[in-house]
Amino acid sequence: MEATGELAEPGNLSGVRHIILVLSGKGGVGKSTISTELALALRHEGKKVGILDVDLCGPSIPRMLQAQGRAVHQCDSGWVPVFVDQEQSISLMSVGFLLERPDEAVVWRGPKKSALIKQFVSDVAWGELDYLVVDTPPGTSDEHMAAVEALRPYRPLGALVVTTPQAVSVGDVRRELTFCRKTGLQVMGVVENMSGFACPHCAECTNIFSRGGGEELARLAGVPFLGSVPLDPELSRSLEEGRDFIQEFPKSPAFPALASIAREVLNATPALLS
Ligand SMILES: Nc1ncnc2c1ncn2[C@@H]1O[C@H](COP(=O)(O)OP(=O)(O)OP(=O)(O)O)[C@@H](O)[C@H]1O
Ligand code: SF4
Repeated sequence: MEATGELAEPGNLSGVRHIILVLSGKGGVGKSTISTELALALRHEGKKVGILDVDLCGPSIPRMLQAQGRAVHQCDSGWVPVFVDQEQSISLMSVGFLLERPDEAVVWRGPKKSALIKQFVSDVAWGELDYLVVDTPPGTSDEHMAAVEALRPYRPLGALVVTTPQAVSVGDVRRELTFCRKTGLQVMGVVENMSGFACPHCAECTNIFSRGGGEELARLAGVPFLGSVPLDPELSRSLEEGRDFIQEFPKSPAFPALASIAREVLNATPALLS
């Protein structure tokens, strides 16, 4: 799949200014966490944000934003996404809203997954958004291809690549960067997650795994390094409980890194994705 320069009529994406895919080569490194906290931090900066969860086999964002069990409705222009806050500044679309039970497994073949992702792009009434953050499954699967093929005709696409510090994850991310290059995604930067354990008692950070893999990878790939987010029990708890970490835990060890990543994204988007 090669990138073409022509942009299509935006349709339901006409009010969406920037689109950023959150990718990683490996599972469980914190893509959904970074997607969720990026959305919350951008909202904190006064932006309207949509989240499109294309992790069809493991949709965790509804739980992280305490939106489990909510329903999507139809309107004249398509599905109305779920608003996760009263101000309607974060909207979310996920396969999780279409399942009868939250723990129901999605056992679908590639074509059916691709069809749903295309529908998520063309049939969701996103409205006016500063950012659409797209949370993806690990690796470079059918879902990635479908999301990129469906979104790319409308807007230049940015990518945030998430890794943990260990070399094995870094190797997988290198493949992810190649995917970005081949599909015309503009890599906005690499985020190193689970980068040491931040003790909630003394704020000492212990490097459980090796450290610096993400930064080294970014340097070798010639892309920006956006920061290291430590393992933070308060972040993990707030994700479990569907709380707004950015609003409620500004003194937590992971807060400065997450806020700084959002600022980097805000600074980089006008030049990259306009
Ligand atoms: N910096 C962090 N501090 C504490 N807990 C974290 C951190 N990052 C992620 N977690 C926790 O690690 C688990 C995995 O994170 P997450 O679901 O975001 O990973 P993922 O890459 O999206 O996973 P998947 O491959 O299943 O899509 C979650 O329970 C999350 O709460
Ligand atoms: S990092 Fe400090 S406070 Fe935390 S468990 Fe270790 S010694 Fe105790």
